[in-house]
Amino acid sequence: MDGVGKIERLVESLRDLSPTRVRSSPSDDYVSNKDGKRSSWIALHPSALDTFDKIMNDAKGKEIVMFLDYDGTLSLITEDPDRAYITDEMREVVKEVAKHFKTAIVSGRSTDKVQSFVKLTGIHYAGSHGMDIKGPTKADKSTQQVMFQPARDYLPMIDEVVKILREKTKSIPGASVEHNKFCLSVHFRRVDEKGWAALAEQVKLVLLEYPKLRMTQGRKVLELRPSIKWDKGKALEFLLNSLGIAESKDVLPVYIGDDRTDEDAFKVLRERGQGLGIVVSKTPKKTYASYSLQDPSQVKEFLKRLVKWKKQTPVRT
Ligand SMILES: O=P(O)(O)OC[C@H]1O[C@H](O[C@H]2O[C@H](CO)[C@@H](O)[C@H](O)[C@H]2O)[C@H](O)[C@@H](O)[C@@H]1O
Repeated sequence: MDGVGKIERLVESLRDLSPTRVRSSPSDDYVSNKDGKRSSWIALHPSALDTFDKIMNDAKGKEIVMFLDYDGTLSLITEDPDRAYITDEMREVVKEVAKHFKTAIVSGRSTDKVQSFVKLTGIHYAGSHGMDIKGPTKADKSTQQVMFQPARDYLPMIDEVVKILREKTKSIPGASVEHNKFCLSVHFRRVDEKGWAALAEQVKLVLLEYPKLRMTQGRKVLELRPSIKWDKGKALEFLLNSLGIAESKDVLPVYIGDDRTDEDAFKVLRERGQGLGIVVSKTPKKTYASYSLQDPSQVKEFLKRLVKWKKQTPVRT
């Protein structure tokens, strides 16, 4: 396939990731189950609210550990990525969750940025798609322990590529480049669809100059990150290990996320045969998650019920 063909294919996949896209084939909305019978997506990924009691029944006697994605999970998707604030109500719910369960926020954003939005102490943050893991800050905000930064050597390269891409995309109206410390995001949510190919081409050209970076796709965003074997799934495993609970059968990791990059974490849970992946999506999509929620307001409802359940559950002795 020539360069033009590759760009066209990339733009086509960008359209696929757009939630407003009308799918060309209804078969995309279904997946086959083991027997080859087609089942509706929701039957395979039931609502975590509708099945709450069953989920909690299975969780009995286990220590729940919460992993929460940020954008599209705790905050609504907004046109301007710098204004995707978490609501005060959601913040309060997450704070309550963190009082009762070990909690980590795992995001593609830089740890500093996601922390400045969430503004909660006492939880782990794993920004830059898990490449910047920091332990809980003390309530006085004096210290925060850096736990793991596997892509430190890439910092100068990411700085350089951010500058180059900002320059190369400045003539494309609506395009913006976000510096996420160990990775970067090229946003096209505010770019007219006619400009997507030009933007994708610039990103691809830069990528050719920097073969040590790789590209992933999110919701109207192209992300460049170090091509090291590290992702949100590895970050989840790292955190379970460092909390000293990775080997325990009595631990139930719950990961809630909406993006392609969250699939790495859902996959890890599937492979471990331990824990629950909950995908946040209004439309059916291929996922390793077991359950679903439609949007951040349902995430909030789920978290509230979780806290209520915990308060009513007798403490193990
Ligand atoms: O891992 P996440 O916390 O989900 O971060 C993934 C990307 O989220 C942000 O972009 C997305 O949300 C924006 C605000 O709602 C939206 O404008 C954008 O179109 C979405 O792709 C963030 O800005 C990116 O840097 C993250 O990589």
